[in-house]
Amino acid sequence: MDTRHAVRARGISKGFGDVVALDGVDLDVTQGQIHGLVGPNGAGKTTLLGLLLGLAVADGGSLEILGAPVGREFAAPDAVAGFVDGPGLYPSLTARQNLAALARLRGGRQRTADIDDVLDEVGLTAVADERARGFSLGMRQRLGLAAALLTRPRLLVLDEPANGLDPAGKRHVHGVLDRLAADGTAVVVSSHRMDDLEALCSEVTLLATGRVVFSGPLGKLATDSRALDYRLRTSDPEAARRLADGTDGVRIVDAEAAVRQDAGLVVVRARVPALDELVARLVTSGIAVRELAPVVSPLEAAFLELTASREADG
Ligand SMILES: Nc1ncnc2c1ncn2[C@@H]1O[C@H](COP(=O)(O)OP(=O)(O)OP(=O)(O)O)[C@@H](O)[C@H]1O
Repeated sequence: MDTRHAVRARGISKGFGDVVALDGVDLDVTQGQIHGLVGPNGAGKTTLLGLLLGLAVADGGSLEILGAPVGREFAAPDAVAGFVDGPGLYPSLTARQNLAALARLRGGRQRTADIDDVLDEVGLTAVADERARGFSLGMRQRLGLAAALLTRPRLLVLDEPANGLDPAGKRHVHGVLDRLAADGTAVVVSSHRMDDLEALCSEVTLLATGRVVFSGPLGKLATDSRALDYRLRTSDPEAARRLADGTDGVRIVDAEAAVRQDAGLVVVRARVPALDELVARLVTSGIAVRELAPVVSPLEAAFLELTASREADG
């Protein structure tokens, strides 16, 4: 029995009539890892998360969850919790009553965390006795997370958990997920927001039209990606422009800079080694580098590139 992996999927396929939602998907998620699932609309993310939660069964392939093979008779193991398509809540019950009802539904089958503790953990203590009907989307997401935490899961599966959260709420939820992972819980989370996944995940899987186009550490994705556009702000933009122009592998992207209407900014397109060379030359010439950052994040660039090439192939 594989105890290191919370999820081990091989060649998973799933169709709905003529639609192939998942086509030969492999996924590895180890204990204590926060794994991001990203892809365009209709890529198959929700379908895959649904399989992990036991809401459906795969048509083909093999799936192991927490070391146990999942068969056609899948019922979510007690140690798996989460939600897809938004958390299921009772609108007429308060936050506290929702959690109490869930705990009762699960009966004596599971260890149950304390309701007050999980409300506190997701930051809902102040509204614990208000009805869920009046909750904002962000508050409902937090309550859904509290419901999942109630079961003390070893695998937590969340579809777009940051939906509707304001920046403080998002930081709070990220903190909760970080703590869970540090305690050994595996978390699989989907998002359309690359910046969220970059802040949260150590590994990501990119899906496009039901297939995995990348899976692995974020760092590898950035290294694998092509030349990126970088914003470069220095103490001498004209000299920086001349040096960039004369550095092999570096191209000035005028159109991008023009859009920004910022004379102090140079936008260059380069791979990392050429960019390193440019920075060394700037410094040697006594030009201070005040800002150097990718125009879009490496993850977003890779996402756009990989999903675009997949669409072109298809
Ligand atoms: N119950 C269903 N019946 C029919 N088709 C479905 C069903 N569930 C999903 N699909 C189809 O399977 C494909 C994958 O859908 P899925 O919801 O998994 O994608 P997604 O990556 O989660 O998309 P989004 O980012 O829009 O939520 C889509 O073409 C979708 O229309």
